[in-house]
Amino acid sequence: MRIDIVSIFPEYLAALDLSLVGKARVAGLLDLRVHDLRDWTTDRHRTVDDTPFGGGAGMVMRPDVWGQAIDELTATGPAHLVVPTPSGTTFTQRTAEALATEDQLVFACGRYEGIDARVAEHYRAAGHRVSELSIGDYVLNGGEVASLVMVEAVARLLPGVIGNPESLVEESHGAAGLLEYPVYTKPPVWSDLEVPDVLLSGHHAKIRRWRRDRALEKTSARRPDLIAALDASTLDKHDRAF
Ligand SMILES: COc1cccc(COC(=O)c2cn[nH]c2)c1
Repeated sequence: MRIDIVSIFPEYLAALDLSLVGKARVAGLLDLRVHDLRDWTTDRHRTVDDTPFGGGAGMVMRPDVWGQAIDELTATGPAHLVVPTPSGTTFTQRTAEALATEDQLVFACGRYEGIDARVAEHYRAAGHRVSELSIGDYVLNGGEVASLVMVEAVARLLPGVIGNPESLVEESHGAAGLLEYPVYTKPPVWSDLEVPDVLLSGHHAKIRRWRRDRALEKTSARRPDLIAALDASTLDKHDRAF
């Protein structure tokens, strides 16, 4: 997979050189490129914004500069344009899974009051998939942090990036659609607190049941919306006790 990220603060994306994503890039599992939007400006001041039509506070990012950048970056084939924005549809694990199947993602990091609406309109009309996505109901100063979140969520799903793909199965929001059960490691007693006996029993069926019960309990308590979203087939009668 190729991922392009365009920003007026490309250094913000330096974190993607680290850890798992950094290793995936070195291993050739992920072709990730960060670009400075100002490289596509033509004026002496390298201007990327202007005042909003219709008035109002703040500045809007110009469509012509974004158009030059995205045209160049999508010249080699079909790309999915992702625009992080507070006004987007919610980015979830399901979104990450869908994005992880794409050949190329282009993240457009907005700043100021946002990007001229015609940019998304133009690329939809040109046949590209365009997703305006929100990582949560709050406002950041720009799309860079949201892009870091989404790139990490997507990259870890790519084959070979995570050492043990097994660990993707039982995590929160995984296939079962539940929050993850509590985890424990050595020492068996810490701060006068013990590890639940069942986990030391070696009885794998009981451990599986205990873990599912804790996951259901936690999900019912913290995210009843996820329980409601589960289709009936995944909950057996024992599960319904929560
Ligand atoms: C593209 O237009 C804008 C305008 C304002 C801020 C941003 C940055 O994104 C966010 O703030 C965000 C993303 N998910 N939740 C919050 C983009």
